[in-house]
Order: sequence, then C-alpha cells, then structure tokens
Amino acid sequence: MKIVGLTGGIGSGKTTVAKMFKDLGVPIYIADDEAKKLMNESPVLRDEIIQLFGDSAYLNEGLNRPFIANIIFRDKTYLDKMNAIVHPKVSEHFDKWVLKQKAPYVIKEVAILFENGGHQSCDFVISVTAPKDLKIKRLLNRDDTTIEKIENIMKNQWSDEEKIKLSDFVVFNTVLEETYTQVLKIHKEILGNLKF
Ligand SMILES: CC(C)(COP(=O)(O)OP(=O)(O)OC[C@H]1O[C@@H](n2cnc3c(N)ncnc32)[C@H](O)[C@@H]1O)[C@@H](O)C(=O)NCCC(=O)NCCS
Ligand SMILES: Nc1ncnc2c1ncn2[C@@H]1O[C@H](COP(=O)(O)OP(=O)(O)OP(=O)(O)O)[C@@H](O)[C@H]1O
Repeated sequence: MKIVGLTGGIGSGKTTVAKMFKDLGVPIYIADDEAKKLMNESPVLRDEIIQLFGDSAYLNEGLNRPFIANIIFRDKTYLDKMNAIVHPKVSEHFDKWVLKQKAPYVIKEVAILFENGGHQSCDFVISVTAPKDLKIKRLLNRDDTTIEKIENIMKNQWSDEEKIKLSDFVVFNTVLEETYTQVLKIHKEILGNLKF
C-alpha cells in the first residue's frame, strides 16, 4: 500500500482535489477532520489540551475552535505545543486506518506536511496551489473569517514555492475542469509507477 500525501496552503483546494481522487476510487484520509474527531473523543488528548489552554478550550459541544485558533495562529509557541500534542495521535490513527484499506494507494490530505517532516513517510507528495488572492476570495466566501485571520494562518505555513520544490506532483487549482484533468493525469501516473 503506497501513501500519497496531499497538501497545500489554507484555501488552496485540498479537500476539493481530495474529493476528485475519492471519486476515482482512492481511499482518502482527511487529517483535519480526523484530528477534530480525536480532540473531541479522546480523553487523553482532551486533558492535554485543557492543560495547555485551560478549561475554555472546550465548550459543551466540543473543542472551542475559535478560542484555540485565536491563540495558536498568533503565538507560535502555542502552535508548536498544540502540534506536538495532536500530530503524533493523528499519525497513529492514520497508521491504523491504512491497514484497513484495500487499494493500490491511499491519499492523506493534510494541511501541515513538510512543516513537520511528514513528507518523509509518504511515497509521493501532491501539492495543491492557487493564486493568493483567489485563495483569500474563496475562504471569505466559504467561512465566517477575515483577511487578517487568513494571513495569520498563512504566516504559519510554508510558502507554495517551498512546497512545490519538494513535491512529486503539483495541482494548479484555478478552473475546476482543468483541476480534474490534472488529477486524472496524476492518478494514472501514480498507478503506472506502482506497476514497476
Ligand atoms: C485551531 C483549530 C481548532 C481551528 O479549527 P477550524 O475548524 O476553525 O479551522 P480548520 O481546522 O479548518 O483550520 C483552518 C486552516 O488552518 C490551517 N491549520 C490548521 N492547523 C494548522 C497548524 N497546526 N499549522 C498551520 N496551519 C494550520 C489549515 O490550513 C486549515 O485549513 C484547528 O485547525 C486545529 O486544531 N489545529 C491544530 C491541530 C492541527 O494541526 N490540525 C491539522 C491536522 S493534523
Ligand atoms: N477550482 C475551484 N473553483 C471554484 N471554487 C473552488 C475551487 N477549488 C476550491 N474551491 C472552493 O474554495 C473553497 C476552499 O476549497 P477547499 O475547502 O477545497 O480548500 P482547502 O485547501 O481544503 O481549505 P482549508 O485549507 O481551509 O482546509 C471551498 O469553498 C471550495 O468549494
């Protein structure tokens, strides 16, 4: 079973691209979603997060995401501590998930991959990219957010240029139909590579 990392900056279109691979029959692991489930369901993670941020880290309905986002994307010390708590648990969960999949390859969609060395455990890496103004426009449309919040997150991620240098494939996600054509080509190339 080969592991393909799918990454990209905030709003680049990772989930959109991941869904295209899913439609081609590739098992998809969305690290962001699984991390949130784990943070809500694992008592160990919950305790560690409360120790770091205090009781306000959780509300009745679960993780207090705006509260945590407001801290970690403004203060890298907290971001690093949060990553150190959450990322190993997500990796463990992913490793168990992989064992249950039956396909030539799986995709792990993850916002933070190169930043924490996660690319080293991938057989291939795909980076999704789009112009910065387009990413911001899409995020303002999708979320109740601000340009300031988006830029704070961008500052905590590698630039597209740095990611592209280390990637095996790049998806330029501007026009959806063209994105799909690129996805199809990459899918065929990965499958072709696996035969040898
Ligand atoms: C801060 C949290 C609660 C905010 O949740 P919320 O639903 O509001 O936003 P979402 O998860 O969609 O994140 C928004 C964007 O922030 C970026 N982002 C998320 N985590 C990180 C991080 N650790 N470092 C840099 N950017 C990040 C991503 O581009 C993401 O698309 C959440 O992002 C979080 O818990 N992040 C830390 C844990 C983590 O690294 N998760 C990523 C998967 S392993
Ligand atoms: N090619 C495209 N054309 C038009 N809209 C798009 C395109 N790609 C993505 N979008 C829209 O832009 C928004 C962001 O895309 P998506 O959620 O896939 O990005 P993401 O990289 O997964 O985001 P995040 O970093 O926040 O997790 C979504 O509302 C999505 O529907």
